[in-house]
Amino acid sequence: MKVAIIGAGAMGGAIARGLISSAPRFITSPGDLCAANPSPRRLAPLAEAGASTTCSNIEAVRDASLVILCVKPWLVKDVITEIKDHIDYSYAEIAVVAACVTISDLNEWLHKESAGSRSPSFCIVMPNTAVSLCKSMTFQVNGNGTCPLTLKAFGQLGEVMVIEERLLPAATSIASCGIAYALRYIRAAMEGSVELGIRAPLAQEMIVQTLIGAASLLQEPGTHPETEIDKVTTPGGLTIRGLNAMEHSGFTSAVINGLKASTPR
Ligand SMILES: NC(=O)C1=CN([C@@H]2O[C@H](COP(=O)(O)OP(=O)(O)OC[C@H]3O[C@@H](n4cnc5c(N)ncnc54)[C@H](O)[C@@H]3O)[C@@H](O)[C@H]2O)C=CC1
Ligand SMILES: O=C(O)[C@@H]1CCC=N1
Repeated sequence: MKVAIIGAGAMGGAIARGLISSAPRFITSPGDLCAANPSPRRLAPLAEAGASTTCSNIEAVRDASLVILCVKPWLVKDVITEIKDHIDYSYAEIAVVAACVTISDLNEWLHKESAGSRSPSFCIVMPNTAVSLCKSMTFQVNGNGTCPLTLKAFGQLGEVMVIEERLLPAATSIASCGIAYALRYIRAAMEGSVELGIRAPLAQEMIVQTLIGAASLLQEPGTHPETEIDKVTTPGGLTIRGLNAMEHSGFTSAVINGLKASTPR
């Protein structure tokens, strides 16, 4: 089964690396993947990993069963116009990875006279950059049909939730932009650690393992963060002093404002 990735930048490249590393579970071998990008520089590492690569979007989508479109949002319409006549709507699925693009936009852009009234199977997919390590939180909004190939592909790359379109802007902010927010916390904690006399690389190791532990505690069913925070917070002890100092500096408000700012209304 051929999978085409159009746009091999941060996200397309990460998806390609994730699919290659999870072979043979979705693609049988790296050669099943064809990545297209105008600049060959982006394609070189994927070619080295065994994927087929091309600078022609049309060549990439020909005979593909799954087309994953990973270009910047303002290029989606033009790229669809370029490739749609070369995609066989009778069997191919199209997954569009782009913020601020709607199902209604895609319905209009994917329409082609030659397909008569046939609509292709398509969806919007919103992963995060952890797809490269198969640890993404990905959202899928189906436009037409259930898009089982897309679900299976991204299922190899982490967790997938099929959601309603109205939830997508918030979900994008929480999990796709959210990777950057979580990393910014780590950077802030590293800066604090350096001020406390700990070298940055050692601090990073300490903080990353702490966050893995914190996230793992919440994977127990029904656990709420505050329940775990309570277990750490000795009355009159150290943790509550730190938590209160963070709140006096607006920690919770800063996070809420950040999430709202990256949720288009
Ligand atoms: N970077 C992220 O964490 C996330 C990005 N997204 C979405 O993924 C999409 C891609 O974003 P990034 O990968 O971050 O951008 P990027 O700029 O890193 O990658 C886009 C790639 O598309 C290529 N490109 C430009 N014009 C093209 C064309 N006509 N045909 C084929 N390829 C072309 C560029 O050379 C570049 O390699 C965007 O729509 C974005 O909203 C969604 C979730 C997370
Ligand atoms: O910043 C952005 O617009 C993209 C979409 C979600 C994550 N990165």
